[in-house]
Amino acid sequence: MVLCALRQQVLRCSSHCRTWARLPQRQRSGCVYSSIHGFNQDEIKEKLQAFHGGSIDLLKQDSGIAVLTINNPSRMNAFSGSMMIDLEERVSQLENWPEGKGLIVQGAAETFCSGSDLNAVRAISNQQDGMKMCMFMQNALTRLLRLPLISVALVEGRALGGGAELTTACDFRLMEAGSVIQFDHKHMGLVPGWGGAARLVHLVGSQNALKLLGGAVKVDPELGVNIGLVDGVLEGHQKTEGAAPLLQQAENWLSRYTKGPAPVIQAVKKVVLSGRELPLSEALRTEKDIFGTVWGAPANLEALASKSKHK
Ligand SMILES: CC[C@@H](C(=O)O)C(=O)SCCNC(=O)CCNC(=O)[C@H](O)C(C)(C)COP(=O)(O)OP(=O)(O)OC[C@H]1O[C@@H](n2cnc3c(N)ncnc32)[C@H](O)[C@@H]1OP(=O)(O)O
Repeated sequence: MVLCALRQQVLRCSSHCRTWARLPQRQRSGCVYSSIHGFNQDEIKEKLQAFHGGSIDLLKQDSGIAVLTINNPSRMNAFSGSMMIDLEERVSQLENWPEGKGLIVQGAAETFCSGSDLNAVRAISNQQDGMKMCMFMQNALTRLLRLPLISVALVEGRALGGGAELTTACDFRLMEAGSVIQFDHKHMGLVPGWGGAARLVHLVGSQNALKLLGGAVKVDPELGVNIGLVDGVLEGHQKTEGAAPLLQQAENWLSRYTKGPAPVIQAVKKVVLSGRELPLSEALRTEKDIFGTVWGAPANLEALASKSKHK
């Protein structure tokens, strides 16, 4: 049943979007937790709403690349409760963006994100609320990773705790020279709970994941690239004369993968997503279905017509 739901989630494409959007949120979202797991999203949202401050800002650009900014500079972009809710809403907006191709996730004011707002964490440090927050954030970050957009975390400054977990909910990670990713949960007497450990194991293997979590290792760009966590290193624009602004560098980096019509780029992400998440037979069937959405579609017909050499 779970696989079937995921297959449906992967299959979503612009032509299905309107029908899909009419379905209740939890049915259409590809969430990990729903009412059958005893999870009541509205209940935890009400609690989280009490811890306000900061925002998650979304800018959808004509290029088809959106920028999602974690914005709470006075707390090093830590996630307040209302920002967790914001995040879920922004993800919903991105799920319903037929023209979308790529996404850059960045922090405001030259740092990425220092995890949960410790003031909110203190207030919901009881077992029940902690579990609900954990399920809420796993749902939101799983949906972020499953967006039909090619996503990049742009790490400037520090990505700590939940901030490090957030980087793993993107397809790629770019680090500015001098920046750090640190799964420092151990120092808080915790382990990742936003899905960051599971995703980290997929990205770097269990040996490296154990070292990073067990040692709360400060991952610099060089180490990140060596273990396969990081896909590119950007020049620090303040330290390197003539370097382009970081966001510009990230957009340039991403644009090589987002060049082309949105339905094709979204299909690329979907076939990779199904290969990444589904068992082989299921992934093959899903790939066939996704292939069916691009075969004979306008971009395909246009390419066939323009490639006169092959006539
Ligand atoms: C479930 C929780 C888990 C998860 O989500 O998976 C977590 O995320 S746990 C949180 C993990 N994060 C941390 O442990 C980071 C805690 N913060 C720090 O260690 C330091 O603040 C810093 C991020 C290393 C920065 O140090 P420094 O450069 O010395 O600046 P300050 O310490 O003065 O910070 C500036 C300002 O920001 C506030 N701040 C920073 N992080 C948080 C945070 N996570 N929550 C709330 N507030 C945060 C810090 O308190 C300072 O504010 P003022 O004291 O008002 O100046």
